[in-house]
Amino acid sequence: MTILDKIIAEKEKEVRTLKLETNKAAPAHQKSVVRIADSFRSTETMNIIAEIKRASPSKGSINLEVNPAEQAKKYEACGAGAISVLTDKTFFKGSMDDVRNVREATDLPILCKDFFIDTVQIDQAKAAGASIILLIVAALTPEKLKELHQYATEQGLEVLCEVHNEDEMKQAVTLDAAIIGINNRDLKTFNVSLDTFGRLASMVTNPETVLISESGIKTRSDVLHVRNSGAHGILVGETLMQAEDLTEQFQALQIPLSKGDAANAR
Ligand SMILES: O=C(O)c1ccccc1NCC(=O)[C@H](O)[C@H](O)COP(=O)(O)O
Repeated sequence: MTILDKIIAEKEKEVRTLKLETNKAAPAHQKSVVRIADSFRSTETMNIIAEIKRASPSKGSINLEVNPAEQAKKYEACGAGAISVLTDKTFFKGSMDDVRNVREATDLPILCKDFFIDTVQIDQAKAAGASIILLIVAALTPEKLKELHQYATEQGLEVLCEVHNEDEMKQAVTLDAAIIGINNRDLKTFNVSLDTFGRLASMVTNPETVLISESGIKTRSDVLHVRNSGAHGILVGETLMQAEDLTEQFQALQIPLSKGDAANAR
């Protein structure tokens, strides 16, 4: 059983409970925020989706003491283009309250980073103030992926469609996903290879598609590596959650998006 299988088994239990609680869901959040499918294609520097991540299956505890609202404000001050909030409790020690608190603290787009398998979770994420949800191709049948993608889109949410290999990328392309996240972390071994990004990004021919490189990004040269393979944005958790000097860390990762500015990037 892979870690993803274990997480999805837990989600199935959570969804059963959530369905009993649906009527207690808070009203949908009203703030209007920019859409990263548009904004990430018009910036001059690398877009950073900065993640609130207390713990993870691969690393254990990362930053258990974090105050998500305060951390989000710091990320915004440093120039983040969006905030990712890991809401899974069992494996990442997050919660949907983290999204609510971050929404109070910032008007930036918020990615609810959970393992979505049912529309009830999408309703919950929207009600908490998320503007983007994650759909992990490996966690869904093609039919479910299509259904949840359509449902989220109808709710006015953006979807980050996450892939790990060629087969999953073919599905994301067939879906015509506007934002595709290529996860550099192998969910079976937890090994990270930034070459995964370039390999899979080359399969995307639609110039409108926004490509995000996810996981294992630590240094300026990591960002250069994925930028040169076509990344519009990077999703960074651990490196930012453990940064001693967040401003300095952001400056290191914020390279120009255009290769023409390569001299400034080094
Ligand atoms: O991070 C993990 O160990 C993990 C394990 C299983 C499923 C998902 C996992 N992480 C979620 C993410 O996608 C990352 O938090 C995100 O890409 C940021 O990664 P990093 O910068 O390496 O913290």
